[in-house]
Amino acid sequence: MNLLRSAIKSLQKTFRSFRFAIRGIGFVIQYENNTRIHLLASLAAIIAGMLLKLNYIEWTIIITQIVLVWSAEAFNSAIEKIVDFISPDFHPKAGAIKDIAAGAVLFIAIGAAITGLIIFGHKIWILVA
Ligand SMILES: Nc1ncnc2c1ncn2[C@@H]1O[C@H](COP(=O)(O)OP(=O)(O)OP(=O)(O)O)[C@@H](O)[C@H]1O
Repeated sequence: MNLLRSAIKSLQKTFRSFRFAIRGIGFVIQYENNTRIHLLASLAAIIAGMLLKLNYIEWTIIITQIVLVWSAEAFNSAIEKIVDFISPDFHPKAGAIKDIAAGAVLFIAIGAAITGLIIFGHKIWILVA
């Protein structure tokens, strides 16, 4: 009985954590300017993938890239919020921290764009060649 009760409690805790995490994704979508670009790029990649009939390995790579960019953006947002909270006034170090976090997103986004170019470019090349 105790075991069942603690299992239910831990399940409730997990659901609660999920709710908070989903709320966090909501914050990222709501407050971050870049998410519109990510949303458009993600949709474009998914539609292109369906039109070009990607195989399962190509889908896995594309989905991984999409998830990586979204995760990086979420971490970047969290870092921005922490900096704004700790250092609401202008400080060179606060600026550097934000720049580095934004650089990480750019790094991953460039990687995702190159990966997309290789996969979709190859598919289009086969179609037109
Ligand atoms: N407290 C601060 N002190 C010094 N420089 C800052 C500070 N806050 C922001 N900056 C500088 O301004 C840049 C933009 O900061 P901001 O918080 O507006 O990020 P953003 O990328 O525009 O955010 P968002 O994703 O919300 O549009 C930072 O990368 C940093 O160079």
